[in-house]
Amino acid sequence: MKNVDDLIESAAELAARGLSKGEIADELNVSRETASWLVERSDATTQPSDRPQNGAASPSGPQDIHVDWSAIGRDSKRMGAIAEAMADMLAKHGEDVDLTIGIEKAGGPIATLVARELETDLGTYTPAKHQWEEGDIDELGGTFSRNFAGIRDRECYIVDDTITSGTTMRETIEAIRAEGGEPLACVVLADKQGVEELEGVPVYSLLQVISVGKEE
Ligand SMILES: O=P(O)(O)OC[C@H]1O[C@H](OP(=O)(O)OP(=O)(O)O)[C@H](O)[C@@H]1O
Repeated sequence: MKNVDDLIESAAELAARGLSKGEIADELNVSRETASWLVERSDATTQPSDRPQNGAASPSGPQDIHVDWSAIGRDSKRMGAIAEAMADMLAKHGEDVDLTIGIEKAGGPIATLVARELETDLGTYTPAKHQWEEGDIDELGGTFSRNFAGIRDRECYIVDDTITSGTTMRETIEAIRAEGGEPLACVVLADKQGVEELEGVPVYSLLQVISVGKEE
């Protein structure tokens, strides 16, 4: 996936398959605001001349970045190298931790490799948004898989691929605390918020997205 035209086309295809805007946002790894904009744009661009000409979002579009890390994700050796770098950031944090929690879905495979590097137990958290039927997201919470390690009042690290709004990471921190655990640090491949901490927990990222454009 190379530019905004590809994203608009993908959003149109997903919408045609009946996916909600929330599901399209999840599929394309963009915010819900961006997913809405992409779908609206695909409806509006029946005339080719309406399309952005250079692959850049028009000024009226949302300020968002699509992070395509599939060149890493499709190769276990590259994933291992990236996980080693992420584990190194956590190790430099300097805490002695024996539990790593991955956020499903994309955070799971990364956390597996990070946990292996750090020689910790591995747990996974599935956020509330993956439990939902449209409309009842507020009623359903996230879950920790029983197939992996439990929190058992332990300190832990959290691993995911991206932070977009920070909602998923915040939810995971709160869910771990509700189970009696305490997250000591989070690590992601790409942090689109450029935050230093969330809910009092330090956030580390290999890539931090910093907007340098003019304020609208
Ligand atoms: O900061 P936020 O706005 O909450 O967004 C970040 C989350 O969105 C993505 O999950 P997504 O459900 O899109 O994909 P995944 O299930 O493949 O991980 C990503 O993996 C993060 O978990």
